[in-house]
Amino acid sequence: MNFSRLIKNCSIPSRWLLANNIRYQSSSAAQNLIQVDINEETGVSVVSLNRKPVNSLSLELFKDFCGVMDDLEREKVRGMVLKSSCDNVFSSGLDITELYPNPSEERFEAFWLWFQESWLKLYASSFPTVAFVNGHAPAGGCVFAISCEYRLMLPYYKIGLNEAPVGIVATEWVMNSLRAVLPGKNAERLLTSGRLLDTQEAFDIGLIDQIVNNEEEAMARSEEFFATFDNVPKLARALTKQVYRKNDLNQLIKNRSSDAKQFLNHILRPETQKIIGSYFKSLKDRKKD
Ligand SMILES: CCCCCC/C=C\CC(=O)SCCNC(=O)CCNC(=O)[C@H](O)C(C)(C)COP(=O)(O)OP(=O)(O)OC[C@H]1O[C@@H](n2cnc3c(N)ncnc32)[C@H](O)[C@@H]1OP(=O)(O)O
Repeated sequence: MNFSRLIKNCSIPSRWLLANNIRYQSSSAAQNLIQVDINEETGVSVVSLNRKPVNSLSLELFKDFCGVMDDLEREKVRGMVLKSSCDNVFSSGLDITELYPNPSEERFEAFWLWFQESWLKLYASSFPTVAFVNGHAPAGGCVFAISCEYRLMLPYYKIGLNEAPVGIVATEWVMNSLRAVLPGKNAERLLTSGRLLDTQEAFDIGLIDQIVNNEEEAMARSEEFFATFDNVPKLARALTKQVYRKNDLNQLIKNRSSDAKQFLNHILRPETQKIIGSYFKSLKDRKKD
């Protein structure tokens, strides 16, 4: 597999302001995996993940997400609220069927590079980002949430990075995003235990910023967050964010191919396949009980 060619097809950001050089062509127009609603009055865009039933993150969803992020950069939106349009689930994380059973190298590498690209675009976006965690957010769902600048969450859901119990080792850029939100020892404990926290626990340790009771409240709190930047020149704000996040971004940008190769090797190990396989089976069996 030619990694450099694949990476070229994704964009490689050459500056801190990511070049918007992925030409956005919805890979899944018929499915409408991402819904975007821009409020002309406030300039705020609400982006809803819409891959039923649980927003598991597939290659097609990542591609569409990158296209949407490019559009929002071009539109120069005032802010983005990321939420889910699935009942009770913000996102169930990576689509396990992309990881198991034994994915083809070609598909997996494309999947991983578009996951990286989605993270780069979200983590380095020039506009302010809020995650409205309106449902469970395990694993990759939590990665999306912690890559935003501010997190609001509805009560009684779960959030966290449960990769370790699923037999997956979270990659360094995921760990760095968590470390940027939580003080070191809490981040390490959350990662090594893979424990999912309920909304109140997540608030208590600072993983989320506010608990909200409904969407209306979430939109009002988001507006307050965006308003804190109203008197700050947009470019200065964007560059400050991107320089502040530079080390985390650079760590991935310099290692995209090796990160993908490493994860592929890990995923294809028979032991890893076995653990993911029994985890996936237990997810399916839960329903039968
Ligand atoms: C080295 C690099 C690693 C870097 C970091 C990697 C980052 C992330 C890794 C991951 O994201 S791995 C994925 C981990 N995800 C999970 O552990 C979540 C699993 N899902 C759940 O716990 C629950 O589904 C839920 C999210 C709490 C929702 O529960 P609910 O009861 O509402 O729905 P279910 O009945 O469980 O699910 C409906 C349907 O969807 C299937 N499904 C659920 N999650 C996934 C998934 N992630 N991928 C694929 N399919 C999923 C589930 O099996 C059900 O299917 P059916 O039984 O209806 O066929």
